[in-house]
Amino acid sequence: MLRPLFARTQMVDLGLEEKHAQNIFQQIPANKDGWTNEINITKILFQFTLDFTTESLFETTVHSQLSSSQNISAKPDGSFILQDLAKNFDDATQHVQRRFRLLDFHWLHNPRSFRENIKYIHRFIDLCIQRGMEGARHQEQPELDTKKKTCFLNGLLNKTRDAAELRDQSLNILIASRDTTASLMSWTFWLLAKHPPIYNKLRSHVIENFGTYDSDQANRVTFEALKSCKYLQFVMKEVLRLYPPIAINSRKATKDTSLPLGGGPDEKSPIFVKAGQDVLFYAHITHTLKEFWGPDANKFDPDRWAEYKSSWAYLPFSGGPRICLGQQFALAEAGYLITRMLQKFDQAKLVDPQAPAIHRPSTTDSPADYMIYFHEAPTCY
Ligand code: HEM
Repeated sequence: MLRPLFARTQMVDLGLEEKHAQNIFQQIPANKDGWTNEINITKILFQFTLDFTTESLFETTVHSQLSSSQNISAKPDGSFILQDLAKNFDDATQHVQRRFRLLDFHWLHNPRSFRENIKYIHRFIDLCIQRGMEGARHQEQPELDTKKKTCFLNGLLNKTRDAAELRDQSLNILIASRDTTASLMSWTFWLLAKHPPIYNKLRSHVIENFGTYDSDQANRVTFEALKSCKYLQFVMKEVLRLYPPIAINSRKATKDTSLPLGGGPDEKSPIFVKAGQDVLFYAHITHTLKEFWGPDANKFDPDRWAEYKSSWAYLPFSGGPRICLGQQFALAEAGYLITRMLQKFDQAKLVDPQAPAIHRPSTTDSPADYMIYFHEAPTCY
C-alpha cells in the first residue's frame, strides 16, 4: 500500500525542512567569540526529525523543538502543540527494544507505562487522520492532491478510509522514518567533530556547491543538487557503514530452505534453515569485515566511496523486496540539514573528545546524548 506513495522522485519538501532548521539555529546562538554554548545535539536532532517528519507525513507538526506546553491544543494556524509526543515516542521505542530481545516472549514485557505511551501516540495519529479526513471532505474533487510533494496521509486516504488501517500504516512510516534519520544525523556530527579535516573538506564542498549561509541561498540546496554533491553523499554513506541505524535485522523462514554459505567445517557450504527458524543478520558487523572493506575497515574514510562497487556487504537500507522505501527521503532530509549546519558553522568540537562512541539501546542504533560546541562562520566567509 505504501510503495506507490514513494514513487515520486522528489518527496521531500526542503522549504518545510528549512523552517524546522531555523528552529534549530534559534536554539543555538553563538556567543561573542563565535562559539555556541555546549549543546545536546542528539536531543535537538531527534526533536527536529519528529517535528519535520510529522509535518511532512501528516501536515501536522508537534513543535517539540519550541513548545513547553504539555497538552494538546488547537492553534490558530490549525497545528497542534503536542510536545509530549517526543517523550512518549522515545519511551515507547525503549520498551519495543526490550520486547524485541524477548523474541517470542515479547508479551512478558508490557508495563502500564508502555500502554500509556501507546495510547498517547495513537491519540496523536488519530487526530492527524481526523484532520486529514475533514480536509478530504472539504475537497471538491474526489481524489486528494497526490502531486503535492508531501502528502503521505492524503495518499493513504485515497487508498483507504479504514481507521485501523490508516493508523497502522501512518505509524509504520513514522516509526520507520524518524529515529533512523535522526540516528544518521547524530552519528554524522559526532564523527565530523572527531575528524576536523573531514569536517573542513565537507564544508568546502558544501560552500562550493551551495554557497555560504549568509548568501541566503537556501533555495540552491535542491534535491538534485544534494544528490550530485558527491562528497556529501560519501560522508553519509560512510556514516551509515560504520553506524547503521538498523544494525540488526532478521527474517523468519516460511518454509524449509537453505542459505548458500555458512555450513560445513569451513562454513563455505550451504546451510539448512528449517521452516519457522529466525535468521538474524548484523549490518554493523558485515559493514566492518576486513575481507570486504580492507585493513582499514574501522576507519572513518568517506573517500573510500570513490572506488566502491555496489555489493551485499553494504546494507544500511536492507535489500531485496523489503528494501527501505524512504532511502531517498532520508538522504535528502539528512543531506539538507548537514549542508545548512555546515554553511552556518565552520567548526565543531566535542565537549569530551576522548569519549568513545556510546550507543543508546533502542529500536535503532543511535548515539547516547553527547555534548558539542559549534563555531559560527564569520559573516564575510
Ligand atoms: C537513514 C535513514 C533510514 C534507514 C537507515 C532505514 C533503514 C531501513 C531498513 C534497514 C529497512 C528494512 C527493514 C526490514 O528489512 O524489515 C527499512 C524499511 C522501511 N523504511 Fe527505512 N530507513 C531510513 C529512513 C526511512 C524514511 C525517512 C522513511 C519514510 C519516509 C522510511 C520508510 C521505510 C518503510 C516504509 C520501510 C518498510 C518497507 C517494506 O516493508 O516494504 N525509511 N528502512
